Amino acid sequence: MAATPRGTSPVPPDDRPRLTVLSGPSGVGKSTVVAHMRKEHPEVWLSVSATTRMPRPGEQHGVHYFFVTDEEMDKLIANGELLEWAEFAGNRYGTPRAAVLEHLEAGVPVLLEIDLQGARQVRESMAEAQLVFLAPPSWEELVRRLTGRGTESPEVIERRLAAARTELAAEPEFDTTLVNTSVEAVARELLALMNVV
Ligand SMILES: Nc1ncnc2c1ncn2[C@@H]1O[C@H](COP(=O)(O)OP(=O)(O)OP(=O)(O)O)[C@@H](O)[C@H]1O
Ligand SMILES: Nc1nc2c(ncn2[C@@H]2O[C@H](COP(=O)(O)O)[C@@H](O)[C@H]2O)c(=O)[nH]1
Repeated sequence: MAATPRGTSPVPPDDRPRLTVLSGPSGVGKSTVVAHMRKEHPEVWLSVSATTRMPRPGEQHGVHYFFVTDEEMDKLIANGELLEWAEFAGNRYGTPRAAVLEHLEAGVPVLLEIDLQGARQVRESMAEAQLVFLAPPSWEELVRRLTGRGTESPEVIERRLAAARTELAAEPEFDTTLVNTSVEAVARELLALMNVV
């Protein structure tokens, strides 16, 4: 499915890359799409978030997340080191501010993969950011993907699905919606939105 542009965020006056935010319900396929996209276009810089969540098998500190304690997260927040942060399904997540600003200044296309609450905060602080919503082909498919991933307990899956209902209802707040039917197609559309291809 083609991208649905709404064009509500202002475009920067020159051809500097815009900050792009990718959001969507847990399990819709954000990480899968981004990994696919960056395999061929490693020049897209993906922000590494801080989180209080425990690492899943195979996740590496500094690569997938900066895994921090509650106390460390408290400090990052208190020191204003996060561009945005949110509590999601029982854990806290936040985007380190300095690295994002440095990459944007250097003209590098920057991507954040964050939840709805974080996307709203970025919209407030950086009006030129483009907000992209990744939607599932159907509710049933979302449940299948989240459950099929096998990384969360049934209780956590329930919490994430409850959040998903709120996130799906907020889709009109985003500049563009992409439906994740095909990872390859969505990756291509995202690259085009970021002016990378
Ligand atoms: N287009 C697709 N078709 C079928 N399965 C997909 C598709 N995209 C992703 N998946 C599968 O869906 C599951 C969830 O994907 P992924 O972990 O990328 O989601 P996510 O949105 O990053 O989730 P979270 O927000 O919880 O981190 C994975 O098992 C992945 O392989
Ligand atoms: N507001 C933020 N949300 C973030 C950030 N990093 C990740 N996320 C989102 O959290 C949920 C759960 O992620 P998971 O890795 O535990 O499955 C998902 O929607 C992520 O996009 C962040 O820095 N800020």
